Amino acid sequence: MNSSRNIYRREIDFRALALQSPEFSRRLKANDQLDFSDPDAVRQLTKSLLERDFKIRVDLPGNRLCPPVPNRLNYILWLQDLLDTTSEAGDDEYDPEKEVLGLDIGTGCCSIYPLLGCSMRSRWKFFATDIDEDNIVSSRKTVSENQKSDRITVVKTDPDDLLIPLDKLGIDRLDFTMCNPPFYESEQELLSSAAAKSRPPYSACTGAAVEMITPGGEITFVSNMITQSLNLQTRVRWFTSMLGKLSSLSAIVQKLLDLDVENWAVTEFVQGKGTKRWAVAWSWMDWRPRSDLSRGLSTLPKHLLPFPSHFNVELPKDTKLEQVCSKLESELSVLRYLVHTWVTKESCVGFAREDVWSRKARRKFSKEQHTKSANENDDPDVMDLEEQWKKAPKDVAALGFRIDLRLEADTSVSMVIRWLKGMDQVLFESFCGMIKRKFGEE
Ligand SMILES: C[S@@+](CC[C@H](N)C(=O)[O-])C[C@H]1O[C@@H](n2cnc3c(N)ncnc32)[C@H](O)[C@@H]1O
Repeated sequence: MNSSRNIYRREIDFRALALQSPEFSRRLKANDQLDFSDPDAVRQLTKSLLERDFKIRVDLPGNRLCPPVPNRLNYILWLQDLLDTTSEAGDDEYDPEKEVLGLDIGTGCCSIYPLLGCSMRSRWKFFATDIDEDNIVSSRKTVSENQKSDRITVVKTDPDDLLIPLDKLGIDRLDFTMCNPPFYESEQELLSSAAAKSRPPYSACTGAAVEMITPGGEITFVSNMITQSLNLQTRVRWFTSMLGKLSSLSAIVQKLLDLDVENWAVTEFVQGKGTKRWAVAWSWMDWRPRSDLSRGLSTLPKHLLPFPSHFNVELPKDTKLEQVCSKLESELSVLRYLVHTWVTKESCVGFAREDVWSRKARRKFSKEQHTKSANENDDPDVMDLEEQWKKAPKDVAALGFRIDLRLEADTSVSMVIRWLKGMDQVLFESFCGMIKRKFGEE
């Protein structure tokens, strides 16, 4: 995935940047190309893009990793979308009032992720950790010089500390964690990877060993996060990490599956001419991201991709929009333990306590109804169970959904069922099957 919102999704116009940034123009070659093997030129590109496009001023030390802005932006945009499409509002929209707290694990020399996150979203705050003293010093300085010390707290951690040290940070919960871990398990692996990319090692990669190498490589690093997430559970909405190798992504998703994680997302970030990175997210909560975000990678074997969170219902050709809306209203309103609200004229959000639509469920309810009628005089409170549930249906609903109807240009009507909440894909499929039977093409 290269987010359509990424301002760098097309090639960066170096000539235009040079006109806006004299420091960059000094690094640009006469043919308007940049020498990517020159670390000073690469650093200046990052500095000039951050300043021009985000008003972020950074000083990048010569002996630390220089973050490429397009890739870092892709990760932040994916996170934004992940959070926006798993909010309890169920509308898949950005809420500018919503406060969001994130943790950037291994923030690097200039806290690029927290600075980008805060510059784009005014209610985001971050904790940022690193074990490298030099990175801590330069990150704190950069955060302070960008007047973000009230929103970004840079914390030095030790290699033996938890990667997600909520208690040490003195916080109860987080909306997300993010990380660009050291990829390699040894210097040997780093060198052979550079050789395989047929460019001289360290040509424009100025990363220090602590930034590039970690015992066991990125798989061990992210596996440790997964293990820690087991203890934290819903104290963190989304655990995420970038990965440098596609094979690591498969291994990490397999580990999640082994632990019965039901809600996860994978994607790829395409950076410049073909350089790719991958990212994984998992959650112990049951708010489901939009399919394009959770399945942003078609090359992964199917069993490693999460179940799609949308379902298209093919409607007969002559269907009228008003008719579908009113039929949907009457079909949904007769279902017990299911609440729904029309958020627009053509879009309704609903929550069901369990399977309340199948024949079996309806039989169960009618049996209950008989017992209740017989007992009504003995225990009037029995009548109120459903009313009580309706007061906070989102908390315990096994299924949350949104149904979007749309009049297309050719006057046909489209219907998409979006899976908003729930761990049980069979339940979602069963709900879609019921709607399809009632509305779909014969
Ligand atoms: C690949 S660099 C990423 C830097 C920055 N986030 C970026 O994307 O440009 C990995 C970072 O993780 C830090 N790091 C390594 N082990 C760590 C650990 N156990 N806990 C926290 N940070 C760690 C390194 O010092 C380094 O800054």
